Order: sequence, then structure tokens, then C-alpha cells
Amino acid sequence: MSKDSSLTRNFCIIAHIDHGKSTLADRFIEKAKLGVTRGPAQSQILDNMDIERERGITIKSQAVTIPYTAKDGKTYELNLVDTPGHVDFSYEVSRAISSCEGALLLVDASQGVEAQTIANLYMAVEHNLTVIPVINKIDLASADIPACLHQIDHDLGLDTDLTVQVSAKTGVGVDELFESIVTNIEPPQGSDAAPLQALIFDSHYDAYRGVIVHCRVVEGVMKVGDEITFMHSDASYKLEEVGIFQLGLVKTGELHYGDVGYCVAGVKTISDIRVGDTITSVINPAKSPLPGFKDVKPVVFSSIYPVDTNDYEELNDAIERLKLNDASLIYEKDSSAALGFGFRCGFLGMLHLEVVQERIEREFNLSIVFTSPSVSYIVHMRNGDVLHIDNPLTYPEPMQVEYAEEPYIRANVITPTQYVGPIITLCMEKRGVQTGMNYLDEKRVELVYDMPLAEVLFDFYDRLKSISRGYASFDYEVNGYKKTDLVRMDILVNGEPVDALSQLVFRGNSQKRGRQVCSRLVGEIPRQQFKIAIQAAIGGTIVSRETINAYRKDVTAKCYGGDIGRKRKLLDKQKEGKKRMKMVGNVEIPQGAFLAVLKSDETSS
Ligand SMILES: Nc1nc2c(ncn2[C@@H]2O[C@H](COP(=O)(O)OP(=O)(O)OP(=O)(O)O)[C@@H](O)[C@H]2O)c(=O)[nH]1
Repeated sequence: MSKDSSLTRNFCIIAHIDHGKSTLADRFIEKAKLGVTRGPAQSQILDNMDIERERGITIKSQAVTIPYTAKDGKTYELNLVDTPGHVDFSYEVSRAISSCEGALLLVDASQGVEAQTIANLYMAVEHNLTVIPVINKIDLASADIPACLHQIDHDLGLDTDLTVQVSAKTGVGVDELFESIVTNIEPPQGSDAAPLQALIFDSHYDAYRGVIVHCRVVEGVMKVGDEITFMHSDASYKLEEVGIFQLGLVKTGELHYGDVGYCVAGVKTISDIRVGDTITSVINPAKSPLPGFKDVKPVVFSSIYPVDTNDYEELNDAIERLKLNDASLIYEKDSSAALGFGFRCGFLGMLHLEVVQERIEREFNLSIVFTSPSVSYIVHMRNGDVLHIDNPLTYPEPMQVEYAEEPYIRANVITPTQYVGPIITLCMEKRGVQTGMNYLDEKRVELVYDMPLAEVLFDFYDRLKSISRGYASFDYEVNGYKKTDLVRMDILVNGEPVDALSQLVFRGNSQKRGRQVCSRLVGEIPRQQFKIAIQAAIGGTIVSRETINAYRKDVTAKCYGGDIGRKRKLLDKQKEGKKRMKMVGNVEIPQGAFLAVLKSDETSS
């Protein structure tokens, strides 16, 4: 069956975090009457992971196909991709952009243009997308539409005549936006007769159907029954199911050039599927694969271990399946003296790490431990060797090290002028060096800093938000390495080093960091039947020490009398808690302790 692809429009919604992408996607879906009715309490339709709903943020890009009958009387097929806004997930945005011809760039009418608005615009322009500027939240009393129009023209260099004003909350302006999409975004180019080329931009695992591949057909047609090849892995399968995304998967039997949809091919070996790979047909193969995506560069590394060492195989399966749905997760096998076998993983930021932790625990029901996250250092050895080290445990003896270098970022902060002072203080505290300060207009300043990545990872973002009451925004890119004075700090619990808690730190920060970690561990490790000494050591020198006194926790002490049922419940609860403990020597360390020691040091500075 042939299809009129001139009626197809592929576009994504991009914006700074919280400017209303998911809310706008909801309005589109509602207007298209795909059959959902939404209770007032339910949050975004496309944010279907629990973590997304709870945190109110989009983590995954989601595609949906919506029919729209335009004023010209024709029914168009709109493929919309909702994207995340947080800087850790910009890889998701870049992949969504590759499957579209156009982008709606949302600007919150009360906040104006922010750091990720600009970063996302660059990405869209790089991929030659038609960008429609959209001012959202015009219903707010604090909306300043003239200022937004000025910024769209002045900061973004976009056409204000093309700008559509909407309220994703009330639905005002959404019809105009539909018309603008149909008129201004080009239909896809290609041909049904050409050999099949479909770009894999995502995938997920379904317990019944196996791997579901998300793809954009660039050339040709894919039909149920066709033999296909994944060009990178050179693995061939037969297509069992083909369809589009609506509020679930809807079978269509075929996808034509320009379409966005999914296919199922009974894939048994998960590693055959690679995001960025091209699907082609076995009988009429394309000559070459599509360009695919840039390789992801993780910036923070940490190891994951199962709390119960018997769960290693399950953890292996879980990570493999998670990788299907999170192409930016990088991992390899690892082992530790205290924790047994696990995986060394690379993440795009701390939020990404937290999301992976939560997804493994929730979607696969596994208890896991993360080791201290670290950036990747370049270590120049006295013997001339150059090593890349991201694991404190593999850091060489200080005697053998000539010098070390750490990764630096170029950070762009956009802030209202009144917060400039405290932000400069924060950046200096984080060893930042100012390289630029531009007044965007009377009210807003852009600050540019060179800063060590390691300083930014842990709590920079939260502190920036709190000192600017949420108004400052931040974006960064890694831009090289600089010489640093690095030491390895070990944490000893009753004299035993806990390798999972070792960290590489800047010497100037090491005393403070040591004190912080020790005092935080005191709050995390429950009292046990004996005294526990917690020490931070650099080389042979102890830089900090804390003690946890002995105590036997009797959780049933509060239950006077004979309510045996209640006693049992409490004991069960305690047992459940123990499952999440890790033995180090003779000390039980709860899983939470491993992550808690790395959390924001706001309170102590
Ligand atoms: N008043 C008003 N609030 C809106 C409008 N659109 C979105 N919001 C609110 O703004 C907040 C953020 O909206 P989201 O749709 O989650 O933003 P997002 O851009 O998808 O966020 P991320 O995916 O996390 O980047 C929510 O509390 C919405 O209810 C609007 O038009 N008017």
C-alpha cells in the first residue's frame, strides 16, 4: 500500500527544564482525541516512568503519532517527540532531533530564554531543523511577552513573526500552533522505492514481545514478514510486528519513509541492537548505513554491586536490559575486595547516576550499592606512561606519579543581575576562573567560567538554584584537562579500608572532605554491639576520625505487653532493612551510606 508522506510532519519539543514541554505534549494528545481522559491528579501522559512522575521531570524522550485535520481539510500525521530538559539528558534530545524535520522551541513567558534554551537551539540548528519559537505559559500573571519576543530575536536570532504564543495549561493558542507546524515544517524527503534504511533511535524491553525497537524510516518501506538486517551487528531477523506509538503500541503492519514507529523481530541477543544503527532489508540492502549518533562521553564513573553477591547474574541481566532503553549507559565488568563482582559504569552526570540506581531497584527489584563517583583523570607517570584513571582503586602509588590532570568544563550561567555576587562567590569556591561576563539586557547577565568538572558534579546545580531562588540557569561542556594536585583518600571502618568509599580529591579540599565523609557516615551507620571507628586517611596520615558507640538496637523495646503480631512486624521490618546492608569486616554498612557520603556539602560549608 502506498502512502502520501507529504502529509507527515515529524517534530520534537525542546526547551529549558520546566518550560512546559510535557504539558504541551499532553494538550496535543488531548486535542487529537486519542482516547485518553486524564484525571486532574495524573501528571504528564508521556512521562510514563514512575520516577518521571514523582520528580516531575522527563528523563526519556517519548514519541507519539497524532492525527490532525488542518484548516485546509487534509488530515496530517504528526509525529511528536517530547524530550527531557535537564542537562544530563541532552543525549536524549540529540537523538530525538535526528528523527525530526522541525522543532518547537518553548520559552517560558515568565522566565525567558535560559541556558538550555540556547544549548537546545544550537543542537536543532546543527541538524538543519526548522525551529518554531513558542512562548508558553502566557496565562501567568508574571508573563512578560514583549521581553520574550525581544530575547527570541536578540538572543536566539529567530524570527519573531513565526513565534506562536500558547498556554499549554489552558490550551490557548494550541490550534494556531498545530497550523503553524503543518505550514512551516517540511514533510519528510525520501522514497518508498529506495532500499530500506531505518534509524534506530531507542529501544525497550517488553516481557512478552522481547526487544521493541524504536525507529525512524528514512528510505523505503518495512513490512511484517520482511527479512531485515541490523547493519552494525550484521544480524538478520524476520519482522513480526510493525506499528506506531500512540498511547501504547498500535500495529499498522508497515512503516513508510518518513514514518516514526516501532518494530519487533524476535531479537534474542540483546547486543544485536544498538541505538544509532541502521535497519535494512535482506533482499534489497542499502549500500551504506545512516550516519547514526555521536558516541556518548560519560563524565562520571562509579561501580555498581549487588548487595547480595548471589544477585550478580540478575544484575547482569538488569543492566543489559536497562542499556536497551538507556543508550547513554556505559558499563564493563568490575570487582572489589569488599563488594565482590559488579560493574564499572559511566554516566552523563549525577542525576543520570541516580536515575540508573532507581531504575535498577524499581524495575528489576534489586538492591545495589554504588561506589564513590569519580571523574576521569589523566595521570602522567615518572616513567613516561600516561594513564586514564576513573577508579580510585587503580590510582598508582604517589611516588610513581609525576603529575595528574583533571577535566575542566566551560560553564555558562545565565542569571538575573541581583544574584551575580553570590554566584561569583560560589564559582570561586568551586575553583572556577571567570572567562566572560556579558550583559544580555538590563536584567540578565551571562557568566562564563572555567571550572573543574569534579567540583560541579556533586552539588553545584542545587546550590546555584537555591542562591538564585531558581532563577539562574546553567549549561556546560567539557573542554579539556588542566594540571591538578590530586590525592587518594581512603575511608577505614574499624581499621579496614572500605574500597567502595575511596575517593580521588583535590589536595586543598581533602581535609574538609575527610571530615564531611566521616561525620556523614556516623549518621548513616547504625550503632552495633561494639564501638566503630571511622577514619579518613591520605597515604599513612589520618585526617579525620569519628566514633560510633556500641548499642544493641532492640526494635521491640517499645512494644510493652504481648502484642506478638506487632513485634513480629517490627522484627520483619528490621530484617528487610538488613537485606540492604553490606558487611565490611565485621561492620554492617547500609546501602544508603554509600551514596549519602557524596551528597551535597551545602550544610557543612
Ligand atoms: N501556568 C502555567 N503553567 C504551566 C504551563 N505549561 C506548563 N506549566 C507548568 O510548568 C511546570 C513544568 O511543566 P512540564 O510540562 O513538566 O515541563 P517540562 O519542560 O516537560 O519539564 P522537563 O521535562 O523536566 O524538562 C508544571 O508544573 C506545569 O504544570 C502553562 O501554560 N501555564
